[in-house]
Amino acid sequence: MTEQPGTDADRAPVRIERDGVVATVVIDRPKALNALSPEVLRALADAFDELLEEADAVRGVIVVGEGGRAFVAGADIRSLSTLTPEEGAEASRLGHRVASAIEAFPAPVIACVDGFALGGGLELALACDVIYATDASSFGQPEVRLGLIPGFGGTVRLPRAVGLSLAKELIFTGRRIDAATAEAAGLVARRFADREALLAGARATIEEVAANAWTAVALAKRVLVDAAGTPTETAASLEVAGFADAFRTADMREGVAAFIEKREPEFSGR
Ligand SMILES: CCCCCCCCCCCCC[C@H](O)CC(=O)SCCNC(=O)CCNC(=O)[C@H](O)C(C)(C)COP(=O)(O)OP(=O)(O)OC[C@H]1O[C@@H](n2cnc3c(N)ncnc32)[C@H](O)[C@@H]1OP(=O)(O)O
Repeated sequence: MTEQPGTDADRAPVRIERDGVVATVVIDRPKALNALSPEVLRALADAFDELLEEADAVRGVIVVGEGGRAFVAGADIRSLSTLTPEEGAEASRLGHRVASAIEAFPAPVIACVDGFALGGGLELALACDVIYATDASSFGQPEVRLGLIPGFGGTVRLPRAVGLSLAKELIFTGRRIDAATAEAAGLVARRFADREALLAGARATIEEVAANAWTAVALAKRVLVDAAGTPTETAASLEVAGFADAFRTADMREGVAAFIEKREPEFSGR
C-alpha cells in the first residue's frame, strides 16, 4: 500500500533512535494513527533484526507511536479491505513474525502507549515484555466490529495478560478500556500523567535493568517467553534448564563473588 500524498508519505514508517543503552523504535504514521500497513510491519521486523546485531550494547527497547494520539490504532483497514483470505493469512503471519522478533530480543522491550492501542496495536503491545501507558490511553480489540478476529496474537496473549474472562469480553464486545482499567486488569504495568513522564519512566526501568547481569535478564526473558502457555511440567523443565545455563555464565560467578566480598558486581555480559 502506498501512502496518499500529504499524509505520511514523506517519512519512513519506522525509525530507531539510540541513546546509550536504550533504543527507541518509533512507529511514524501519525496521520493514520500509526496503523499497521505491510510496510510498517516489515520495517518493524527489520528494526528488531538491526537491533539484534547490536544486542551487546542495547539493554532495552522502547516501542512508541508518533503523534501523541495513538500508539497504534490497529492494522491498516484500508489495506485489509483489499485482501484475499490467503493474503489475510500472510498478513497475520507477518504480524506474528514481528511478535516473534520482539519476544526473541535478548533484553526487555517496553511498549510505551500514549493514546489508542487497538486491534493489532494492542497485539503489538502484548508482544512486548512490559506495557506502560499514559492516563489518557485506551485499549481494545475491536476486530469483531469489522467482521474480523484478532490476527496478530490477541487470542494468544490477551488471555495470558488479563485472564480468559476479561479477554473474551473485550474480544467479543470490541469495547475499549481506559488506562486505569487496563492497569487494574494487569495489562498495564505502570501509568504516567503524560508522554514525557511515560518515556522517562521506561528509560529509568531499562537503566535499572542494565545495572543487573544482563545475561541473567536475557535468560529470564527466554524462559518466560518459552514457558508462556505451556503445561506446568514443561514450564518447570524450561526453568530448570535456564537456571542451569545461568551457572555457565561468568556473570553468575561475578555476582555471587561480589556479594560475598561485599562489593558492587562488574558484569561482563558473558
Ligand atoms: C497485505 C496487506 C496487509 C494489510 C494489513 C497489514 C497489517 C496486518 C497486521 C497483522 C494482522 C492484524 C490483525 C489485527 O488484529 C486486525 C486489526 O487491527 S483490525 C483494525 C482494528 N482497529 C480499529 O478498528 C480502530 C479503527 N480506528 C478507529 O476506530 C478510530 O480511528 C479511533 C481510533 C477510535 C479514533 O477516532 P477519531 O479520533 O475520530 O479519529 P479518526 O477515526 O478520524 O482517525 C484519524 C485518521 O486515522 C485513520 N485511521 C484510524 N485508524 C485506522 C486504521 N486502523 N487503519 C487505517 N486508518 C486508520 C482514519 O481513517 C483517519 O484518517 P483520515 O480519514 O483523516 O484520512
